Amino acid sequence: MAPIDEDGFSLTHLQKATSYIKGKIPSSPRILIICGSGLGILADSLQSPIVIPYGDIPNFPESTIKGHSGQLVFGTISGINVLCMKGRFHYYEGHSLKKITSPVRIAKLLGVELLIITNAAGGVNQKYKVGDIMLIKDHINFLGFAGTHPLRGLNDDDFGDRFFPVNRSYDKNIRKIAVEIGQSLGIGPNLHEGVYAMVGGPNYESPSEVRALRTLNVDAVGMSTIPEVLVAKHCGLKVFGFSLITNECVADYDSEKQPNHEEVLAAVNSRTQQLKDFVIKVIEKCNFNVSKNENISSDVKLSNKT
Ligand SMILES: O=P(O)(O)O[C@H]1O[C@H](CO)[C@@H](O)[C@H]1O
Ligand code: HPA
Repeated sequence: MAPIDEDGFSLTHLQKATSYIKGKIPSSPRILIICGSGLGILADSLQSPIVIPYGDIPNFPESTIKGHSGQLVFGTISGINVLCMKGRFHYYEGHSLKKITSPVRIAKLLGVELLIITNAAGGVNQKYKVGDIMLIKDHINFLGFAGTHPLRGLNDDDFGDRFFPVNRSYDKNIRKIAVEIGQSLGIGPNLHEGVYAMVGGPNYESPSEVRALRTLNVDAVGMSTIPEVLVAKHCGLKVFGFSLITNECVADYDSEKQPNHEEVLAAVNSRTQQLKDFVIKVIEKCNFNVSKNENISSDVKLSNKT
């Protein structure tokens, strides 16, 4: 029995987009970077960029949120082939979780081995300040508690097993490298390792929700990221993720502060160069064997499947 393909998540459905992208790039990407709100500036670090508008890619979703430009950019960082999503998709936009995470499966089909996922997030941990970076060490998937999951439905064995672990989802070795790089860039005091929680949005959290998150040892909260990570783990990608803390979550019932997207984007803009330097150096230190930048093959198959 074929998996339900209502949202274009099966190998057959993704082949159109994968083949289209293969026709536009010279060789296989090794890393996929998913850029959070305002973080599309990370794509500016790519050498010899090839820009593919999302609207040109068959069956690819479109970005509808300010700070998400809707372009797939292929290029290199230190000779390593990188694919960068300038713009991601969110459940609150109305996309299904399968649609939101389909680019991760397409990246797998293109030969990607590592997902670097980023987001703008609210600081729940009171020690965190606006502009800090939080390396994600684990997550709480509130949507998943209610069974809202990109892999709900028949499992597609072409990509991964029905049941799979998500402990140690966020690569410890890369986090160690990132901590060292943060220190070398002088951002050590503003670099943390913590727990990211995803809520559905599009509203920001109530004071009571922030207080509840604190009781669960959540350090930062956002409205994205975890669905993509789950699909990446399911199909065997390594994952490294970080949040830029763009606002302090409001836990005071009488506070005049009102979180808003403009302050989120402004906080990202204030860290542009530092974030680009950070990501470039993490990739440089990941020791990808550049000689393994394979030429793109025309067929669409999974490397771990004969
Ligand atoms: O998670 P990213 O895409 O960075 O975006 C974050 O910023 C927006 C809220 O300002 C929400 O979409 C939240 O998820
Ligand atoms: N809450 C949820 N998502 C967010 C926040 C927040 O405070 N800031 C940026 N994205």
